[in-house]
Amino acid sequence: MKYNRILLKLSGESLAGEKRNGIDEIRLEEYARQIKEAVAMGVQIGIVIGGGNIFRGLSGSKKGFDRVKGDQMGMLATVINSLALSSALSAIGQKNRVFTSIRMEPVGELYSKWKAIESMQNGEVAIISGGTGNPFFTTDTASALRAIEIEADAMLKGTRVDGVYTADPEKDPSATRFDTISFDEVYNRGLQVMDLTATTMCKENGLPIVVFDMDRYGNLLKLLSGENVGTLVHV
Ligand SMILES: Nc1ncnc2c1ncn2[C@@H]1O[C@H](COP(=O)(O)OP(=O)(O)OP(=O)(O)O)[C@@H](O)[C@H]1O
Ligand SMILES: O=c1ccn([C@@H]2O[C@H](COP(=O)(O)O)[C@@H](O)[C@H]2O)c(=O)[nH]1
Repeated sequence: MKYNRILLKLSGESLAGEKRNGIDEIRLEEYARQIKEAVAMGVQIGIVIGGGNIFRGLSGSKKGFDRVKGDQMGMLATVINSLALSSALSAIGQKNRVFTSIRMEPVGELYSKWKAIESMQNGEVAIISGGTGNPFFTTDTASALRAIEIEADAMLKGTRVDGVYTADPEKDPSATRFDTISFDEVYNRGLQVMDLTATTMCKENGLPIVVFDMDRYGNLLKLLSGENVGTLVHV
């Protein structure tokens, strides 16, 4: 197995499937099944989910919302997605625990590194919701932060593109994909597959990132089995 412990970042937008907003039950179940299979392989999994399918503070502020309140709405959106994933995992018999970065029992348990590690060691999926708990950040940064805290071997960024490209592949059809790329090259080329705060945290803490297409069923297991899936971003 390639990694013993991972932090899997799931895209909120991808969770909406074809709907573009809200939660697509089929996509949710596909994610849950892949995660259960990965746990069965013996991988310890922490998860951070985005909230872009429900609300983003920056888009809200362009429509007149206060930025801090908008970001708080966005963080709550990640809690909603996390509860949905928790429910889908429980429905297929996968033990899991929802942690929140902001105190809100009984919705979830207040996050701490040690509780999350203990949960993973007990075979539970640790779903870490609520972003960093602070406005002006993203769930990519929350993923980097939590991955480093829980001492993950890698951060796997599951998204709707199959890796890092020379340009945004959704805008530039001539863009080509990297198998591997260094953090320095990501900066030098100005690639925007993750925000710079997240990228910098990973680089400074020697945490590799794999960007891969989580919406293609089976990719997570392939990646964990050592197959060449996605793009490895390395120090
Ligand atoms: N150089 C690049 N290589 C690959 N993807 C890129 C690149 N530049 C921009 N992107 C875009 O980044 C997107 C992936 O980012 P991400 O998964 O964070 O989406 P998101 O919508 O921010 O997720 P969330 O809903 O969780 O906030 C891709 O859909 C792709 O269009
Ligand atoms: O640490 C954080 C994480 C997220 N937010 C807010 O939540 C939304 C949704 O997260 P995405 O990463 O965009 O999916 C984000 O736009 C922020 O508004 C935050 O404030 N702090």
